[in-house]
Formats: sequence, structure tokens, C-alpha cells
Amino acid sequence: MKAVHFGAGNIGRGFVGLLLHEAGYEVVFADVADALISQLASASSYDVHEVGENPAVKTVDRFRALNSSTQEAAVVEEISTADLVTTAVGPHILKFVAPVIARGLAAREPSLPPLQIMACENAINATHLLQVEVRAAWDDSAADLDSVAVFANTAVDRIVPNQEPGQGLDVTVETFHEWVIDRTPFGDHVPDIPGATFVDDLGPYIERKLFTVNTGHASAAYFGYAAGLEKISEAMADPSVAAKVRAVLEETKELLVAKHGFVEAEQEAYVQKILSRFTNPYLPDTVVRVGRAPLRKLGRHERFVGPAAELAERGVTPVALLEAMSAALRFDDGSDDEAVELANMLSELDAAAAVERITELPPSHPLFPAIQKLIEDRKAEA
Ligand SMILES: NC(=O)C1=CN([C@@H]2O[C@H](COP(=O)(O)OP(=O)(O)OC[C@H]3O[C@@H](n4cnc5c(N)ncnc54)[C@H](O)[C@@H]3O)[C@@H](O)[C@H]2O)C=CC1
Ligand SMILES: O=P(O)(O)OC[C@H]1O[C@](O)(CO)[C@@H](O)[C@@H]1O
Repeated sequence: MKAVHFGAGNIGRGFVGLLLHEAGYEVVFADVADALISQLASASSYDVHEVGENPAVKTVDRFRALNSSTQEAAVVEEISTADLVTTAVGPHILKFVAPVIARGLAAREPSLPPLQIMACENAINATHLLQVEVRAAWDDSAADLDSVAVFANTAVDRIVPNQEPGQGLDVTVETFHEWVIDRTPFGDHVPDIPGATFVDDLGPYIERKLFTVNTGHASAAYFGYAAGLEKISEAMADPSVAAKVRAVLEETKELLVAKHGFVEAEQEAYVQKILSRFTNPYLPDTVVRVGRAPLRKLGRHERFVGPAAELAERGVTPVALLEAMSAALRFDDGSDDEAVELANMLSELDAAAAVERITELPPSHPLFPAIQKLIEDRKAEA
């Protein structure tokens, strides 16, 4: 079995690549980072160091690596004979890998079973986004896309920090991991990936993951950044930051329980587990990494505006979520392109226009005035 995996970064090597390797796939990593690909191409293995409770070291071998920019034809050829394609490149990058996948699909022998495609990104229905992009690059006169490819949404959860310099290809990760995959598109041909969980209704799982793990983690990052702290574990050790993060997750818990019918005690246990993961002192994770890309994170269906908007629609005024968004608006790490773009928007646009541009909420939305007020306050400081 062969899998082509786009994105040989933290999640690519430390999570998806590892689980596919353990499932028996030969993994072909495709990435545009030339130095990384050269290193992978000349290595015969790398280690994944799982740190925290029950630490372990796992070795990944039987992989190859290609530069999907300079060796695109080779990647297309690999896809044409692969069983599976996965991505961990970032939601905004899916549109760039989609045309390569479309070319690979077009080059497949018609007798091959449909290619199974899963985007492993932190976004609701990321695979669907990828599917839309592949369809846009697809020549319908050749074959029906749905007859040559199966697209399944997934939720991926494992904290993989940026790696320390000098670590080579090895990756340090937390011990916890969860890969939940929508079973329904596969019919009778569900891939055999022992480390993954296949479910019939992914929606509640993905919202629970994004609005608990990612909302909580990003809150810890923005509150920690505002408090001048460097590491996530330091932020969580600060009682004021920890209380604010807890309050945010109380609000998302209220929504998740009301919307999806999760049992409150189970959701509370999930929250506790997540909070304990954030405090893992063995993970060298920084507020700057976890807070990266604030514009994406303030998007309409993302971890803050998504749950806050739904609460507002239900007549509940979020408080802690708005406080987290307020902190996100102050995330001004100069090395983060989106933080710089956000700062420019805040200085160039009036508050109402900034709300629309950043969150895509219409002025008629019940959450709009509260975010407008946050932005007015932020602008008044500048
Ligand atoms: N790191 C984490 O803890 C988690 C990350 N995720 C998600 O996984 C995805 C990847 O995140 P990370 O691995 O942390 O980021 P990363 O930056 O470590 O890895 C992304 C990789 O994608 C590559 N890439 C960029 N453009 C590309 C292109 N056009 N074609 C092929 N490769 C390309 C980059 O060179 C890089 O190696 C994101 O969507 C993130 O939200 C999900 C769960 C946890
Ligand atoms: O690109 P994003 O959305 O920041 O994704 C990375 C985040 O995903 C998570 O691993 C959660 O699964 C966070 O711990 C991590 O910060």
C-alpha cells in the first residue's frame, strides 16, 4: 500500500506519516521545503519522540520524499499509483496542492480503485475544501471525479510543537493523538489505519475538537502572549491565564452540549483532559507558534467566532470568548505575516469594516456589535 502525503512538517512527520507507516503504508512525502525534502530523501528513518505520560520512541522508515514544486511530475506519477493521499499543509495551502492531485488522478489506470483522499488540517471539513479545489482543476470530460476519488473529512489532534534546531528529522510530540475520519464516503472500502477512528457522523467530533482543543489552545497562546510569557506551559501555570482559558472552554462546552447533545460530564472530562495536555512541561511549545495565523483563527467558522456566533444566535452573550478575541487582536508578533496583516487592517479600516473583513460576519449578526466594540477599543490604543 502506498500513501502520498503532502506536508512533511510537524504533523506530517510526527502524526500522519507515523500512523500511516504503522498501518503498513509506504509513505511518499511531498513538500516544497527543499532542504527538508533533501534530508528526508537521503534518510532511511527518523524517530518520533512521544513525551509526557508513558513516553515512547517510534521509528518511521520505508518512506521516500519528493519536492512537489521542482519534482511535480514525479509526484503526479506517485499519485497515479497510490492508494491514499493525505495533506497536512495548512488550510490555505490546499488550493496549491489540489491541481497536482488532479493531475495524478487523471494519470491513473481506470482499473485502479478510487484514490482515497483526506486533508488533515485544523479546519471544519478541510477535505471538502480540497475536493472543491480538485474539482476546479479537474477536466470533467475525461472521467467523473467521483468515480476516481473518494474524499473523506477528518479531525486530527496531536500537539506537535516546532522542533528544536539540531534535531534533524526527528520529531517531539505529545503522547496523545486522535485521528477521527468520516467513514461514510468509503462504503465497503474503509482504509485499514489502526491508529485512526472511523465514525459515521464526523460533524460533532470535529466541532468538539476545534472548539475545545483549538479554542482553548489559541486562548492560552493569546492570553499568554499578552502576559509576556513565552511557553504554553508557562501560560497555563499562570493562574490568571488558566482561569481565562477555563472560562472560554466553559462557554464552548455550553454550546457543544446544547448543540450536539454531548453528556455534560463527558464534555467536562474532555475539557479536563485537554487542559492537562496544554500543561505538559515536556513539550517545548510556544505561545507564538500556537497563536500563529491570527487572521485565520478569527475567521467566521473558526475557533473563536464560530462558537461565539452560535452562542449569540442562541441568545447567549459570550464573555470569555470575546476576551480571547480581544487578546487575539493584540497578537502583534512581527514574524507572523497574518499578525502584521491584521495590524494593518486595524489601522486602515474603520471598526465596522474591520469586523466584516476579519470575521465575515454581517452587520445584522447579533455578535457584530460586540466585536466592533473590541476593535474600537483596540484602535483607540494604537
Ligand atoms: N502542529 C500541530 O500541533 C497540529 C497541526 N495541525 C494542522 O496540520 C497542518 C500542518 O501544520 P504543521 O505540521 O504544524 O505545520 P508545519 O509548518 O510544520 O508543516 C507544514 C508543511 O507544509 C509544507 N508546505 C507548504 N506549502 C506546501 C505546498 N504547496 N505543497 C507541499 N507542502 C507544502 C511546508 O513546507 C511544511 O513543511 C495545519 O493545517 C495545522 O492546522 C493539526 C493538528 C495539530
Ligand atoms: O495551525 P493551527 O490551527 O495553529 O494548528 C496547530 C494546532 O493544532 C493543535 O495541535 C490541536 O490539534 C494545537 O495544539 C496546535 O497549536
